Amino acid sequence: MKVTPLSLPGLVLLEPRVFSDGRGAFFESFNQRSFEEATGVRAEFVQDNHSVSSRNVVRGLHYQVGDVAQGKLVRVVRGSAFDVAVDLRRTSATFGRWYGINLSAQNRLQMWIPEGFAHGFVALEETTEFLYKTTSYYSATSERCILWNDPSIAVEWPITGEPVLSEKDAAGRSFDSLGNSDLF
Ligand SMILES: Cc1cn([C@H]2C[C@H](O)[C@@H](COP(=O)(O)OP(=O)(O)O[C@H]3O[C@H](C)C(=O)[C@H](O)[C@H]3O)O2)c(=O)[nH]c1=O
Repeated sequence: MKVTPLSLPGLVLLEPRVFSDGRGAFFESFNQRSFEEATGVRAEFVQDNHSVSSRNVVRGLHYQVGDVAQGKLVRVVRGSAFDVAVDLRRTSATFGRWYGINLSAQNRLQMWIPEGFAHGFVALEETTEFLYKTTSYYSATSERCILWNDPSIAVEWPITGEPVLSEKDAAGRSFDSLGNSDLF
């Protein structure tokens, strides 16, 4: 597995080793020991999530606070998505900064997003299937949502026109409105 630390401390890009032959291809999509050796993180994943999105759907920017904050290991298994993580760690030198990368069924890239980040993506193709592992269970009461196009974060989303949003996401909070209990 190829491991690349990214510009926001803690974010890591993982590229699995792919074994191709006349039948097609095989790769280990997750290996706890390889993950820990690669990231130096002893993450215990408790939930696998799978979402399916039409082109131009934006999901996010979401995160959970408190003791159910979630680390996420994300990948795309059909289509492609521009995936975004936002640093919400108040003492971080990159607090409020975002990082984005294209994840696709074709590039097989995965991103490790530790607790302390908001996460979202835009589907770039019809029927984009997005899979991710989380280190805490879903908790609707602990979930927070920052508006996808918050002007203070200013994510440069690779989309033209208005995205398809859930009601919840359309009503996302502003970054500037977040209080200490919403941050890390
Ligand atoms: C996240 C989640 C949702 N749900 C239920 C709650 C709703 O009735 C329904 C759809 O949830 P939501 O609209 O929050 O789904 P997404 O917009 O894909 O949310 C996710 O989008 C961004 C990209 C993330 O990183 C988060 O993991 C997650 O918030 O599934 C569950 O039952 N379990 C879960 O873990």
